Amino acid sequence: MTTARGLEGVVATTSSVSSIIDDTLTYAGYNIDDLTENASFEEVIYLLWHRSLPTQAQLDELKTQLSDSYDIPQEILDHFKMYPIDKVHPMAALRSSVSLLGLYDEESDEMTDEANYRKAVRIQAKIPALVTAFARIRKGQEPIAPKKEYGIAENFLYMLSGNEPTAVEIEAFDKALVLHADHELNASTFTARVCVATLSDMYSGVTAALGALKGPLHGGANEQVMKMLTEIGSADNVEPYILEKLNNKEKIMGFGHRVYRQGDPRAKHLRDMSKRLTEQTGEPELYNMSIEIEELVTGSKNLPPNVDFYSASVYHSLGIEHDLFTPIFAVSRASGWIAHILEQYANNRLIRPRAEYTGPDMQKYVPISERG
Ligand SMILES: CC(=O)SCCNC(=O)CCNC(=O)[C@H](O)C(C)(C)COP(=O)(O)OP(=O)(O)OC[C@H]1O[C@@H](n2cnc3c(N)ncnc32)[C@H](O)[C@@H]1OP(=O)(O)O
Ligand SMILES: O=C([O-])CC(=O)C(=O)O
Repeated sequence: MTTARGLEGVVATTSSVSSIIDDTLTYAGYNIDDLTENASFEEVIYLLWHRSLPTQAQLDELKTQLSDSYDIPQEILDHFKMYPIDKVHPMAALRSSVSLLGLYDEESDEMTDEANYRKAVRIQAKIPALVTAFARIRKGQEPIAPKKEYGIAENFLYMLSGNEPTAVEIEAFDKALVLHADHELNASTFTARVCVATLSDMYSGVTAALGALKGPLHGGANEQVMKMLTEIGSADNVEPYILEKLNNKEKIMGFGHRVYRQGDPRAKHLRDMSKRLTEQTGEPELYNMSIEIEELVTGSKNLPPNVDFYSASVYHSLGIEHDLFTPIFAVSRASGWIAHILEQYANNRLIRPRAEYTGPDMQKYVPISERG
């Protein structure tokens, strides 16, 4: 047996959802650059779930299905109120509440294609409201009901603050959702596929994926990037801060990637958005610091920024609390998880690799009374 640490380079499945070839990312054959410029998040959801772009009628139908499913059960809102609210990370609250959501879905264990599609819509539609409801309840505010006429991006920003977002904010947020929607066999997507390959239900698959996304080596990095920018504080402090971390062999959050070597094609879009938005909010220093960090880390370690690096200053500029950055990643990546879960169900085989044993040699059992 040969082992590949961290499964690096192992091709574990076939997939038609997205691909990363020569540092180019495509969703079902469409280049991410093209989609970011032109497609809405709902169009991308359709693309990931059907592998073709929707006609206007198909898009309208999906949007209606989603908006008909925006509401979340009152029991879940009540449940949020029972959490030790000041200690619970919103990502843990989201993970727990998606699991709970499954309890209120009568079709949770129904495995027909039709029932799985209905669950896909319900999960995708409800995750944004779970995030925003928790964000408000923990501050002692009432959750804001979604508006059926709004798309996911507009609704998210509206439900979070209660204010009508501007067109610039909606566009930026929608693009961020497009950029994060899928990424081949990343850790959380693989987790989802492993889970449902036992023929477990979709809520279990998405809950498992949320657990994997939460970690700082994966989706959790965007919050850590903002923590770093806050600690650095001003462009003057960038060099000493970053060099000390690199000298101590500490990781700089938002840099490096298992698959990309030359660079993450999504970072340039988020970099541009970060520049525009930080100028508009009067915090250009955040962008300037980020550029300086990029130059230093890329120059000294040849590690380019990943999707998490510039998304931090983008979300901050949209007025979003820093610990909601990873849940926002989940709002988007849920679309990819679901596409992969449906693909796994369609051609399922249990995922069960082997481990090379490195423990003690064969031992003889010693009764507890005779152990020294
Ligand atoms: C949405 C996403 O999930 S994108 C990734 C988000 N995660 C982060 O931004 C966290 C920071 N980055 C990292 O931890 C890594 O680059 C990962 C987890 C993304 C990829 O990890 P791997 O492919 O396993 O690379 P690994 O961690 O083995 O690093 C290889 C080498 O590069 C170094 N390295 C990798 N990333 C970084 C970093 N961000 N800062 C400093 N050094 C780094 C490692 O220390 C290691 O050096 P060594 O060979 O001298 O020991
Ligand atoms: O693909 C990965 O390893 C990490 C990931 O989810 C992404 O970059 O979007």
